[in-house]
Amino acid sequence: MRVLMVGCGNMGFAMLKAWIESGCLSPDETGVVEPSEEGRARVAALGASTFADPPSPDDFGAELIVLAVKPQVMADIAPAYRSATARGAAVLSIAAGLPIRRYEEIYGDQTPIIRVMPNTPAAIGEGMMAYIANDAAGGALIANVRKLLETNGAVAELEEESQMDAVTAISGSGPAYVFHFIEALAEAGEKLGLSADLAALLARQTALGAAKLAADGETDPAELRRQVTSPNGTTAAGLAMMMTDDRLKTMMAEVADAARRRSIELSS
Ligand SMILES: NC(=O)c1ccc[n+]([C@@H]2O[C@H](COP(=O)([O-])OP(=O)(O)OC[C@H]3O[C@@H](n4cnc5c(N)ncnc54)[C@H](O)[C@@H]3O)[C@@H](O)[C@H]2O)c1
Ligand code: PRO
Repeated sequence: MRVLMVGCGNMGFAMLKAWIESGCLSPDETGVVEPSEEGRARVAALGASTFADPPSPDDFGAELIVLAVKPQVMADIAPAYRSATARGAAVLSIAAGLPIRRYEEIYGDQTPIIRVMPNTPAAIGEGMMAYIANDAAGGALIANVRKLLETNGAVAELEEESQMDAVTAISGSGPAYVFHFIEALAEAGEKLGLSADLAALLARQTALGAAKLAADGETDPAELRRQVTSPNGTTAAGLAMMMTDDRLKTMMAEVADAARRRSIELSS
């Protein structure tokens, strides 16, 4: 499948890197439109073709256009690829907020369109990729796109597009919450007198180890938490600060709701 990615910043590059490095996508069949010279240089290092401006369909012949620009500029940028979709190219969008109907307004509802919400651990094959397709997207296209997404991590098909705002709030934005937790844990270590380097190492490794223990889903996170918590011990003392009156749960619900509301705002 000849893939043309439009915009290759933080998220687009994270996905593309795994597609190419896994061998799922050949650099020969990959093109990237990216105005930033630095952005083009790192794509060129993967062996893919780069363009500062949209190539004509004759020049590239894309079968899949991957829209990976910011949602706020999508309406200005996406129409330049109408000639490619008119020749049969499908569209995969990773933009937050924008519903499939927005792309159908640009390309027509006969154009196969898939909307995916990725996250940045996609770069190392540990992403969460949740997608939904329009009626025009056939089984063969979806199977090919899933093969690409599987190189980025776990893949889930949504039942309805309305789930996408909540998915964005949880897994799309979620890595940032976890990174901030790691920052906060490290800063707490420094406040307790540890060096910055040691505190950062403890925080990073603890997050990694805990995530790996929780990853297979076989043991409930609540049970994993109980295994750390001796009655009347240190963890119980610490957790009381998080759990009394559901302090952390209340905050996480507010965090997720703010992100979901912003996703809804971006769609209008
Ligand atoms: N960063 C994330 O964690 C994340 C997660 C899920 C979804 N997304 C979605 O991914 C999309 C990209 O986000 P990002 O974080 O990678 O942003 P980014 O700013 O890092 O990347 C956007 C890229 O688009 C390029 N660009 C600007 N104008 C262009 C044009 N006319 N043609 C082609 N490229 C152009 C920019 O140079 C930039 O490299 C957004 O729609 C966002 O909602 C991001
Ligand atoms: N990053 C994008 C944003 O912050 C979408 C999810 C993660 O809007």
